[in-house]
Amino acid sequence: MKTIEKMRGRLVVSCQAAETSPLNATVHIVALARAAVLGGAQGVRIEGVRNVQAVRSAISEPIIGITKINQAGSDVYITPTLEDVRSLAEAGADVIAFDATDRSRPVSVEEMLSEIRRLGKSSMADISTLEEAQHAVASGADFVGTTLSGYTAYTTSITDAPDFTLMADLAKANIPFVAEGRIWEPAQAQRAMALGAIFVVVGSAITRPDEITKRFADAIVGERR
Ligand SMILES: CC(=O)N[C@H](C=O)[C@@H](O)[C@H](O)[C@H](O)COP(=O)(O)O
Repeated sequence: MKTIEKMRGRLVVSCQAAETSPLNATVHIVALARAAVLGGAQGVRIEGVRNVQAVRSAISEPIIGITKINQAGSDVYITPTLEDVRSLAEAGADVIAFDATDRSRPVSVEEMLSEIRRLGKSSMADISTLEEAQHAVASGADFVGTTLSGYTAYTTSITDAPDFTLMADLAKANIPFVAEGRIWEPAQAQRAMALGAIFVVVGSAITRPDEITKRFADAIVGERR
């Protein structure tokens, strides 16, 4: 079965830790991935070559691999280079996700996609607008993710909720898309699926305990004011 079919209609959990997080160690990322699978996730999104390698030996569900590397002179940081693509493929990622936004970039979207294809992997183009999605799919991306909506200079007005408008636009344009970014409630995941998402990726709301804690702590402190 093709990787995308294994994840269709299911939940994928992004298991990542910020650099300053106490969970920022491969052993914790593997534990998060295993816990996600126990809970019913049908795939995981993992950052870093070493983490992908370790998670590959721990679970058999599909892995969406990325790197996060700041590049001089470019805002593109999710899997920015061909070298990242090759290392993730070698580490065992099934899908390689990369920044496909229309920003100044070290490697063109076309080159990234042809390398992912050459390595026999599926491609997920992380985009922030409909135009970026159209360009990625026309260039051969298997599917796009709404991952970067709200995170490019030209989409900063979208801040605290999933970008359902973008999802609806992608569906209308017949672009195969995955819903990712700021999904905190099961009802939001259901709404994304109803809008036509292939699958839904949830990160922080499941795997970032500091952010989850903050939500409750802030709610209680706010209540006392
Ligand atoms: C913008 C960016 O760098 N997004 C990253 C992409 O891998 C991750 O930091 C997010 O946690 C992930 O997209 C899941 O989203 P959320 O944590 O909101 O459920």
